[in-house]
Amino acid sequence: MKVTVIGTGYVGLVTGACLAEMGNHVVCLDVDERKIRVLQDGGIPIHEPGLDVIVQRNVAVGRLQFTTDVAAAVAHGTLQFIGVGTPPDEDGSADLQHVLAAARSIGAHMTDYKIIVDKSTVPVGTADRVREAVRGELQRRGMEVEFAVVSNPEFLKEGAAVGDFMRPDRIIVGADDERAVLLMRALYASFTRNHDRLQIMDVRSAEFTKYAANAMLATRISFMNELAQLAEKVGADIDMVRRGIGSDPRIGTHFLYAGAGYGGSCFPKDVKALVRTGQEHGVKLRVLEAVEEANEQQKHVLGKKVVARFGEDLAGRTFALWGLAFKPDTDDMREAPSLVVIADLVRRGARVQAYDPVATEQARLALGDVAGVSFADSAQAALSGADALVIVTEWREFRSPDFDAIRAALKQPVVIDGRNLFEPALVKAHGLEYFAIGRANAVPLKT
Ligand SMILES: NC(=O)c1ccc[n+]([C@@H]2O[C@H](COP(=O)([O-])OP(=O)(O)OC[C@H]3O[C@@H](n4cnc5c(N)ncnc54)[C@H](O)[C@@H]3O)[C@@H](O)[C@H]2O)c1
Ligand SMILES: O=c1ccn([C@@H]2O[C@H](COP(=O)(O)OP(=O)(O)O[C@H]3O[C@H](CO)[C@@H](O)[C@H](O)[C@H]3O)[C@@H](O)[C@H]2O)c(=O)[nH]1
Repeated sequence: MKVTVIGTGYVGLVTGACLAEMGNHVVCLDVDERKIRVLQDGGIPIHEPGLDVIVQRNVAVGRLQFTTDVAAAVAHGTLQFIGVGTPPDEDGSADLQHVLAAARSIGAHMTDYKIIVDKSTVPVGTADRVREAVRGELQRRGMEVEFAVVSNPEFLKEGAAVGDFMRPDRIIVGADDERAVLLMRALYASFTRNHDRLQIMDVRSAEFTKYAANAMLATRISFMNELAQLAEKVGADIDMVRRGIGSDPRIGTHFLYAGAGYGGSCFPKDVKALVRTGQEHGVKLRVLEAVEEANEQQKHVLGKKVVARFGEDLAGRTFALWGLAFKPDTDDMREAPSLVVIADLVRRGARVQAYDPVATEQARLALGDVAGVSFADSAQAALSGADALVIVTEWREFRSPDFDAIRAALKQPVVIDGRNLFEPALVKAHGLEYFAIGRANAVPLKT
């Protein structure tokens, strides 16, 4: 099939590459000339495991192309995927300016039947606005061309995006147009065994499903983070509790890890946007408001633990910080908890020596010229001359460290772990003080 993907970010590039991998002919369009140049030159502008191989393979055989030429891109695909960003507006609602601009681009250039597929995460009712935007452009040109607007939200996780796209738990298609449903079924047949993972529903339910999924996952995390605080007070270990409750299939084992708060480009903005949608319709989403508030607090927990151990005034102190990206296996710094931890430490006069396997460049951009932050080339180098180690992101290379080397490098034998990576007894056996999240058998936070 001929497919155009508008927006070549984490979602657009993965969508384009994976659809090409299945034999479709894909043109990816972006307004960011630098990004397109990198892709045309054989590079990948983001860190996403396994994506480079697929992109290169499909470019080589001519099934995947990159362009900034809107007219050529729109002319190419019968299916026009919109995968542009929907960042939060000032009031928390999703900013649809890029989605509507993409819709207008399609309307301004289309000359034959198109299925316009909203893959971006967009509030309920957006498909109607996309339809109006396309229609407006067609009217302006004095043209009548048939088209359908379909909702097909994306559920991939960064760091595992290729696997998630190629082997999806489900594909949601919201459509009220027979011809569009037929083509969407055909497009996704190769990704879903016997169609059992393809769910066709009405457009509004599909749009809502995406927010409901992220809101549910974020709720689990904030719930566990709040219980973690209580576990420290009552002398329990949240990791034991996690295992205990996760074995009940009604609860399940995934997304129950207490930590330094959830970040990324999706949970924070999507929870806010759903709360906002509720407000617009007079429905107060109390649970989600609390989820959001709990997460804002949680991002300060590591800073609080540092203060509890070293005091309010951190002038003259240096902290090694392992992990900058909002999660492992990505270079994405959007809403990363590390940004809050760093701000909490430098505000009190501390210096931070940070190390991340891939996100250093993005972190530099996200932090701007914050004084007191330097970047190390390795986890061990970040420890040199530091008072203590703070772990924010659970990259695999941090999971089994040389504890003796950590102890030797640090001025004080203190590890503050925001991801509960280690057995407390093991860390303590190496002569280190160990502070973790919700684990009373690690040294508890004094109040
Ligand atoms: N990142 C994820 O893991 C993820 C997963 C599922 C859904 N989503 C949703 O998918 C959407 C895209 O997210 P992302 O992380 O890929 O964003 P991104 O910021 O990485 O990429 C968006 C791209 O769209 C381009 N763009 C903006 N306006 C354009 C226009 N008018 N024409 C062409 N290109 C344009 C930008 O230059 C950018 O390259 C969002 O709605 C997001 O909520 C993201
Ligand atoms: O038990 C857990 C699981 C995750 N997190 C944190 O939650 C955030 C989000 O993690 P994850 O969901 O793995 O990454 P994303 O790439 O943001 O993916 C989410 O957001 C995407 C964009 O909407 C959706 O497509 C995915 O299904 C959804 O998982 C990260 O900061 C994680 O550290 C926890 O604190 N505890």
